[in-house]
Amino acid sequence: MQEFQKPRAIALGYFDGVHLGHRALMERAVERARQIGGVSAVCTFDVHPDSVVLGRQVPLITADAYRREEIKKLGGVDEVIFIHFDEKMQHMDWRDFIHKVLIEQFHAAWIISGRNNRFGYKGRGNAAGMAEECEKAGIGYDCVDDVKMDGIVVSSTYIRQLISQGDMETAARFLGHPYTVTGVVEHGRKVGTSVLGVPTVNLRLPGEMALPPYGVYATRVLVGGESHIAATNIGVKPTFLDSGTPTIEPHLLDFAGDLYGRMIHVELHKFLRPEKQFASAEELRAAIEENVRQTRAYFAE
Ligand SMILES: Cc1cc2nc3c(=O)[nH]c(=O)nc-3n(C[C@H](O)[C@H](O)[C@H](O)COP(=O)(O)O)c2cc1C
Ligand SMILES: Nc1ncnc2c1ncn2[C@@H]1O[C@H](COP(=O)(O)OP(=O)(O)OP(=O)(O)O)[C@@H](O)[C@H]1O
Repeated sequence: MQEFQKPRAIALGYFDGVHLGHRALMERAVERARQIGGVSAVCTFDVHPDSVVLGRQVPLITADAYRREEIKKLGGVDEVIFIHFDEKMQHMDWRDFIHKVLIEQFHAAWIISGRNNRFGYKGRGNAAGMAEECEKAGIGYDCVDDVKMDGIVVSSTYIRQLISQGDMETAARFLGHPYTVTGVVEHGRKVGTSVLGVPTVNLRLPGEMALPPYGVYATRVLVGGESHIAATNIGVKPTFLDSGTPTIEPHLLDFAGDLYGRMIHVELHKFLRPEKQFASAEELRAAIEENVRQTRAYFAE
């Protein structure tokens, strides 16, 4: 049988950030796929439905460019199916979504969703409706119980709030992994090395991302299988003329080398202080030295 025609165990939802609740669904999809001798998959949308339905941009925990990679890596599923979410999809009846899209088009033999999952026109499809339709169609369905942390249901919305407050430690507990910015290293203005004596790598922040407050963070930078601790600034660098667009700029400790053009992952572990306009380069340099000490102390614990 060709791979595409194999039966699929499909987990349903948007999966922004790939948090602990999402992982419970995907683990179930992997287990069901093994039982039915099929393929495990996540079925999601290319744009967040709220941005079309409510007409407002949802700040994302995972940047668009890395969603497939992150869902596969953290969820362990074989495939990630992206369906285009437009007005036509918005108006699709929930039963049509199950039968025409999931079953006919993607050969769903088992569907997995959470208790709070809503789908189809006006979100009329829910877990109870899904169970009924799947039974009629002779396919399996699992409604996964809410995964909670500290008595709170884990959700992308709640984690976005934690990120916007700079509470990276709690965000990491709810996510099951640190909040991470991924990107390709670009050229900065070279002030870091020439004026400050503090070499940094510059990454642009994807416009769609849910950003933590501007400031300095204790971070870990992953590059080509290696991991380096780093003191990282997020912001517009007001001391040397506000750059207008925010960047993320790690200063890797105990590393000398050229990372231009390389893809790196910056894990934000702890907020250290807000970004500030300093009166001189010397004052900024002293503050950075203190942040370097704090970063070493944080990871030494
Ligand atoms: C740990 C750290 C903390 C920083 N804190 C600030 C800050 O509070 N205010 C600021 O204007 N720039 C801050 N910066 C950014 C520096 O100003 C920046 O590295 C310098 O402008 C070089 O930018 P360039 O790479 O574009 O040349 C910080 C950089 C690092 C690595
Ligand atoms: N804490 C959780 N426990 C179990 N299942 C969950 C949990 N959170 C979400 N799910 C399920 O995971 C799938 C994907 O979730 P989705 O990303 O759509 O929701 P979410 O994380 O609650 O995000 P939002 O906060 O935007 O509603 C859905 O089927 C949803 O019901």
